[in-house]
Amino acid sequence: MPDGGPAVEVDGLSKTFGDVEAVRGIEFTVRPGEIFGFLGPNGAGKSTTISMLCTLLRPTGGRALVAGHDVVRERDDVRRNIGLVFQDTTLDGYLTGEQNLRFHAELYGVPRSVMRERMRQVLEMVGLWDRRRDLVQTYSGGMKRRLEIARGLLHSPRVLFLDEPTVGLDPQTRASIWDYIRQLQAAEEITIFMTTHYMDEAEFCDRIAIMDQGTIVALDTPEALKAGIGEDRVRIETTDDEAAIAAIRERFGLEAGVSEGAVAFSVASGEAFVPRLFAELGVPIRSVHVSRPSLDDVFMSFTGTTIRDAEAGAGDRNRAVMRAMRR
Ligand SMILES: Nc1ncnc2c1ncn2[C@@H]1O[C@H](COP(=O)(O)OP(=O)(O)OP(=O)(O)O)[C@@H](O)[C@H]1O
Repeated sequence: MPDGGPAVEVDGLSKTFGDVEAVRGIEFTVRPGEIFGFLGPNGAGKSTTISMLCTLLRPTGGRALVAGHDVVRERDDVRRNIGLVFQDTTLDGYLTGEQNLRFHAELYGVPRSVMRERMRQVLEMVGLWDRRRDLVQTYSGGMKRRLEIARGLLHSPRVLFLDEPTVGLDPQTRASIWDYIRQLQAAEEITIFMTTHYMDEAEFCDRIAIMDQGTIVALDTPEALKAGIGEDRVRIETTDDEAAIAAIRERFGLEAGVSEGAVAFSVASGEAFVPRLFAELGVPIRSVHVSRPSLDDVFMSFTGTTIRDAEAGAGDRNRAVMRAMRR
């Protein structure tokens, strides 16, 4: 990758399948070292986009550079510079963890002189060095996923594509996979391009792109996306709801209403507003609850669906990508 150049640069990229415009001239840039989250409902065009970036599908129009290389004209350079970790495992259960990695290293032409050291490095990073001689079929789901991540890293890629890296794992294993991802970002200066349907994980991304119907409908940091949704929601329990609603209108110029047994209203910077509320309302407050717009709200506002509803198609996507890889 040219020094300081983007890790991924997409310009007018499109893909049509017959009449279906799966990707409609999208444009975005991913900076080196960034954790970039790629979200969207079923059929949005995520897997088509990822497949083009990984050189598994040829674009119909536009162009994309990954690690500074063109995905069509410099396919081999792109492939050498990317690591892929998809949901469907491609590990061989009858081989040991170490054998799986060695096979991959040979496939990618990792020089023998550095292979041993590199293997140790990546296996230690994912906490599997002590289990390297065990057959993969004896590994837990989380261990297999960690081994896949180690394998994706073995040839020192500049950009690692992770598709739903923690789906189906227990919360503890998910947390430890995220520890590795952050370590990676720090230790390897690697760029991570990932999809997820877990909103708490999307929060860890430096920036998020939301795709819908073939276009990028939002792209920013999680904080900025949430801030763009608008105000915080404040709910208070009072001794006199009617008086509270009148006082909120009079003192603060805000419209409140009763919802689910509490007086509710929207205000910018809800937490900062709470002390004023206590000081100036003039009606005793029994409890107060402030909630921020979540990434779920962001997703909903851009796509009209919840991220959970969008989850169902993830398996199909992985199968499609795996099919493309085998071609
Ligand atoms: N090989 C193909 N032939 C025809 N149409 C396709 C093909 N691959 C994808 N499509 C269509 O392109 C559109 C985008 O699909 P894509 O799989 O990229 O979406 P996605 O965002 O990854 O969805 P999901 O989360 O459900 O996997 C859909 O309408 C899909 O039916």
